[in-house]
Amino acid sequence: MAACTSQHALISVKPRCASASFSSDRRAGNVRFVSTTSCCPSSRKLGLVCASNSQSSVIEPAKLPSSPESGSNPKKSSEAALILIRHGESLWNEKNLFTGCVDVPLTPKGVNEAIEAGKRICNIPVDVIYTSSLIRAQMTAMLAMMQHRRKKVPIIVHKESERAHQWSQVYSEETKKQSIPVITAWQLNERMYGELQGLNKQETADLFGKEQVHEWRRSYDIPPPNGESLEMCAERAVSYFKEQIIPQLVSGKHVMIAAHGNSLRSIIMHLDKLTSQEVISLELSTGIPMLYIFKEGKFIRRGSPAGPSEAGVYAYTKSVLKIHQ
Ligand SMILES: O=C(O)[C@H](O)COP(=O)(O)O
Repeated sequence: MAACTSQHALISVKPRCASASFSSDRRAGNVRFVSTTSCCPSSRKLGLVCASNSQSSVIEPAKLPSSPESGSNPKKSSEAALILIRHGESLWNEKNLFTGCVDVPLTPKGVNEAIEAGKRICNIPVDVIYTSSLIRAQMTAMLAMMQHRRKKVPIIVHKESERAHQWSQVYSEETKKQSIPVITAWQLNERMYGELQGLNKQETADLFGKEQVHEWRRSYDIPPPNGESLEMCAERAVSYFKEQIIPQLVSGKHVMIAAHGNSLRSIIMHLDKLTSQEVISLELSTGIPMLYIFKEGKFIRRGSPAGPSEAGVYAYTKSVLKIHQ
């Protein structure tokens, strides 16, 4: 897939208003968030500009307004982009082991997934990044941001002690402008899988039965032995999202969250108001970014951004567009 280049950034097309695969999946009772390519009818109301789509007729390159950096006062955006991304494949995903809060790194495939994800979001503005405290999510965020067109430097914020905070200070305003704070939070960690951590998923199903393991993995309120249920995971992850991340979006900051299959399932359940029944079939693929637009206190799901040269649709509202260079 080509690197991120501006000519792919935005091409205005007649919004193709296919129903989002997510909603059709919901009808089919199969809520699967893999790569939703939709530019729904509300796009027109929101003034969305949809990116290139192989099936849509390209009308003309969108006129990108001058960027804030070009001297114009950056107008505080009334909308903000929220990108959610599950970490790339980890070494224990590859071995099909329950991972939970065990801190394992990415595989080479997971590294590539993070890089490809970065190309898909390379034109979407990011002002602050949140990750869990686990290395697989942090690696994913850093690798993805290496592909970003703005080339700002993601810097992990250290506040674990006064000394850590003091010793990691940056003393140049210009340098700060060229960096993006990365905030790590244990509340965004993967659900703690209790006594399943380190066990092989297939062997566990053979031992306890497929249905029991599916119930532990995907139900809302049934925890694995001495582990967290999705509900318990949501109590920390969604609370953190509401208390720490939503205020950033309200202030117009564009946010990326790099986290885990279940901590993100709990957040998406909140954003999309999924029932405890619907969330059972919500699965997140590794390394697939998902875009929401936060506007007037509401979250508009925009699906998975297409890569710079990939068929598919991603959409910006006009004011998010203004952030673009
Ligand atoms: O923690 C793990 O094992 C994986 O990251 C997610 O596991 P799951 O797909 O069984 O929820």
